[in-house]
Amino acid sequence: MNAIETTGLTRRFWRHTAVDHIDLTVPTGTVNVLIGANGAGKTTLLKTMLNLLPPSAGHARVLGTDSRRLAPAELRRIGYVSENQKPPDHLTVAGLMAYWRPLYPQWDRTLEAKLLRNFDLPLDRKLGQLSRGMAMKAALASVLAYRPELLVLDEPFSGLDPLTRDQLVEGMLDLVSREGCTVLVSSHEIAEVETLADRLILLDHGHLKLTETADALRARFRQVEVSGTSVSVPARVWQMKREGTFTRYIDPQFDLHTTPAGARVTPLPLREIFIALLRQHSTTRPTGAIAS
Ligand SMILES: Nc1ncnc2c1ncn2[C@@H]1O[C@H](COP(=O)(O)OP(=O)(O)OP(=O)(O)O)[C@@H](O)[C@H]1O
Repeated sequence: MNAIETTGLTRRFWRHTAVDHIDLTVPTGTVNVLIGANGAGKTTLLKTMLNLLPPSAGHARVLGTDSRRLAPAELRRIGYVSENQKPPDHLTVAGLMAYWRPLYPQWDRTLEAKLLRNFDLPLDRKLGQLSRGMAMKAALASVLAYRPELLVLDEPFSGLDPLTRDQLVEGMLDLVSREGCTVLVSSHEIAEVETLADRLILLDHGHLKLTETADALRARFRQVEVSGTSVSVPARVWQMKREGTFTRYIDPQFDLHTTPAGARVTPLPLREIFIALLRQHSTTRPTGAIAS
């Protein structure tokens, strides 16, 4: 069962195609991290998926319903937070919780209190007077408190201090492990999502370039260092540098049989795999495809 399925999902702004024929599945109960350079189309994809922006072509199914027909009953099962959302400035933090609470029968007041405490939010401060990070925390608390089945977060870490980022990751992991929640999160903060990601989705210029599990990525990527600067290396390798008396590269399809004898082979953390994918991709525009 998939929490999200898109078929040919496309969104144009006049003549610019921001999201181009995306066929994507997000399996239920997985944590998916959407990455891509600035302007790759991440925000547009998330909004188009949820029909916050109507698709120009194609369609999306969210929790089994065509996103154009998402009614309050389905929306209660989805939590969406974006850094671009404008909260109602006149409400206080406590007022925001009181405003949303009756709309969600499953709202968990104990969890709400815990989130507000952990996020150290001033309950009587008006939303319009919160800092950017505090406003993000208030928005996150107001969606985590109803334990959504699907959590869609657009750049949730932006503007948050490191402690709060950790608490947010903890809050998400708690939701995922206890409720089997599905998470789709776009982020440039790759260190933060290292512990979270089950699956990685890479967008480039509106195109879906890769969807793969974190385990598969960890299994196929290796940093390789070989003594000597004239060793022959497989053609598929990335970021090859011949420095001093060493040759170093990243192998995106590691295979011992085609690795030079005596090479030092090191697994890469997901964070470095993200960076390698983004860097590789930015050097192969506009048509380069990532080997997978
Ligand atoms: N309302 C709009 N009108 C015209 N063009 C838009 C609009 N919204 C987005 N775009 C364009 O669509 C493309 C994708 O934008 P989007 O905000 O989805 O990218 P992103 O990957 O979320 O970027 P970032 O990482 O910088 O937040 C960009 O070229 C952007 O200029």
